[in-house]
Amino acid sequence: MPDARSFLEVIKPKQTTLLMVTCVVAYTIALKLYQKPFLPSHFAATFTATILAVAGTTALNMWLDSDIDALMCRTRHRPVPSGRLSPVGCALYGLVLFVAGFGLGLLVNAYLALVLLLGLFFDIIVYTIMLKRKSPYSIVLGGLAGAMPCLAGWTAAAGRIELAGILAAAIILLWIPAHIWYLSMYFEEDYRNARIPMLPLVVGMERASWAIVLSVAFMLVTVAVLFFVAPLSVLYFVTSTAVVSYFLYRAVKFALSPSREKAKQMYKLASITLGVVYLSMLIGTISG
Ligand code: HEM
Ligand SMILES: CC(C)=CCC/C(C)=C/CC/C(C)=C/COP(=O)(O)OP(=O)(O)O
Repeated sequence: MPDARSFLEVIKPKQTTLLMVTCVVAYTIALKLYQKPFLPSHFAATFTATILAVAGTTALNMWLDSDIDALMCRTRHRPVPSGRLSPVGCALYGLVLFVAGFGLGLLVNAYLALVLLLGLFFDIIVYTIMLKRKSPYSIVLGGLAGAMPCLAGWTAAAGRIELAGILAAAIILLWIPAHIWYLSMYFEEDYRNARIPMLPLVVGMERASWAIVLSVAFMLVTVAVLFFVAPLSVLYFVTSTAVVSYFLYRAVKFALSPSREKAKQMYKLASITLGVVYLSMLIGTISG
């Protein structure tokens, strides 16, 4: 019988937590923008639907990737490759979670359910099945999955999507290259053994690093423009532009002299950067 820890591990708690931060913050901004009241039951239904769908999608990704996970030092101890959870058990677990989230999402509104479905589509069909094992640009299209929890929160609260919501999601899209390509530089041997063609392995660390610099530069512009189209305080503008400017400075410095060891630090700094940007959005909305 698999232990409870296995069921937690296959939903990548740290990743799911930051994904849910983007969902909650987008929900809060949209409520403020449309001057809608905060209804605890509506928020609880939205949060529960989204976290179930995200967790289910992640478990399905773990099931489908269990063969290549067994080839990587970083992932070989995961529940499925290590035999603590059967592939069928992981697949069923993921399916039940996603269907429950999607069903609850339908009760909130059709937009939310559609966005949750798009998250599953871009993560499982586009990224995991179609691109991850074939294309160095897998995370560019696959990254759209990562923007869906943000759009889920926005559309659940607003019942529609428009520029501010799209910009909030774009911040995540522009962040994903730093999130993954620095990680793949550090775990280069792992990705080579598993034959996953992440961009740094195909074009080299230096060229991939400059692609990340370009992406972070656009991320900086996006966090600044969001200030002018969403109900956010100056605190958001100052904090988010400062933290992304620092990240951009570090990304340029890394690109000038890339190394595996420094890539791990940049990977960790990337998560902190996105976390601070989104938390400054939250504080900027509540205090604004
Ligand atoms: C195509 C999109 C994405 C891919 C391919 C991806 C992939 C990964 C990988 C490979 C890891 C390392 C996991 C491990 O070693 O156990 C990871 C960790 C993580 N991901 Fe993602 N991710 C994506 C999108 C996102 C998004 C959109 C967010 C948040 C908004 C996110 C947040 C995190 C966090 C917080 C961690 C843990 C970081 C740490 O250990 O310090 N990811 N992700
Ligand atoms: C609304 C909704 C359902 C959204 C989905 C959000 C979500 C789970 C985004 C994560 C994207 C992703 C492809 C992660 C797995 O990467 P990987 O397989 O490269 O990671 P790994 O190597 O650590 O397994």
